[in-house]
Amino acid sequence: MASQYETLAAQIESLLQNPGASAGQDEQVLRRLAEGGRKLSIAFEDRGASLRRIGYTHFQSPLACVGVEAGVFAALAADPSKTFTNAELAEKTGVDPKLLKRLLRYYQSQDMVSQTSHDGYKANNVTLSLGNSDYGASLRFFTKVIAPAAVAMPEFLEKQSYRNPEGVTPGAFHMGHHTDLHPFMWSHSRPEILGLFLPWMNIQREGRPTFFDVLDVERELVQPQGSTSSTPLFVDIGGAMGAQCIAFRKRYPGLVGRVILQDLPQVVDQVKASPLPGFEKIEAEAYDFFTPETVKGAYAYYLRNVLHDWPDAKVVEILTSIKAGMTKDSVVLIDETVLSECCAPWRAVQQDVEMLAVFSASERTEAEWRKLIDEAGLATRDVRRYTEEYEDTVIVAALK
Ligand SMILES: C[S@@+](CC[C@H](N)C(=O)[O-])C[C@H]1O[C@@H](n2cnc3c(N)ncnc32)[C@H](O)[C@@H]1O
Repeated sequence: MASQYETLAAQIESLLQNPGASAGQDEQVLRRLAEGGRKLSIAFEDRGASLRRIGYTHFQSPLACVGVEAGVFAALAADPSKTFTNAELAEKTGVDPKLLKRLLRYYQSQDMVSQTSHDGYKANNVTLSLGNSDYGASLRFFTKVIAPAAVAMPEFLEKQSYRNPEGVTPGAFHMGHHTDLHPFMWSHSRPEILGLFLPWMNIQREGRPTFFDVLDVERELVQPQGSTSSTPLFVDIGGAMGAQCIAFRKRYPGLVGRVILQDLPQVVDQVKASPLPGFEKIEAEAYDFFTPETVKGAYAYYLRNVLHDWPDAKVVEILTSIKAGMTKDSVVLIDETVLSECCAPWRAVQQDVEMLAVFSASERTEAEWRKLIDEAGLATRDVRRYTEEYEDTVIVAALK
């Protein structure tokens, strides 16, 4: 009789034959399966396998970047039902067939593409992700901007004598990129890098719930007597291309009043030059959040993934700047990862080390957020989590 392990292995292999058949299954169950599978593969590693898995990780992002830049994933993704030969892909991409064969061998070993025969390659779910132009640009952003900072971390942290580098400059980013500039100044003054950063901002939360799912702005924040067309409703501070402003307008089409995007001038110029679809009834304003808030008396000042870029003292400064615009009816909505004290999930923690490497900043726990909000002279009114995997949470703060 088959052991429990054999039966389970056969079931997993059968699922892997046709992963697309999972469509329509309970999302929670699929998540448990994916996470269980990931943990199981690590739990069964011997020490050589652990070393190789961790020690060779640095090839993944650069080689995926090669596949994006050479158009390998895009070529496969353009016709997902077709099986391509090496020669066909070499012709489409211009990559030397001998090199392409080695790249494809690596990609299939990392499940970035599927190999169906000795000379047959097909797109899978990972290829479709990397073959998408915004996702490909995001991958290039990680490889070109984040990776050099990550690689500099051992030297940086040793120099720090392993003290938490709260706001320290030069940080790992500066060492990795050989620059004195703040990461935002460095990236925003390079159009080619800004052109990779903004697509990443647009797609970073695609398919995830949003804070609107746990907080009804219309019912909970806007005064029932209503507002006029000049009332500021929602100010998205550091809102990049304004995806959340657009989401706000879509969610509350009947709400009368202003929706305003604020960001640095280079970003606002981009927004004005090529606005995202749906940006029509939204204002875009260049604003530096280290200066007093220029929009007075809005119902909601919203910051998503903004404060995590900054060390504690700067977060207090930013919140203090926003206070200059607030009235007793205003709230600040801080939409950030709120890390669990125990067993925080990998997607959330990954972002914390990214903040460490790039900004000498961090993701924070609820206690840490409450302390900072209090230091800025605001009161935490509510904390609502809306995803488990990323620990996405909206914190509602108001004047004390
Ligand atoms: C990590 S991005 C978050 C973007 C957006 N809120 C989102 O969730 O997609 C941080 C944003 O803060 C902006 N930013 C950085 N420094 C700023 C400053 N001093 N004043 C205003 N915006 C700033 C950046 O240009 C960037 O768009």
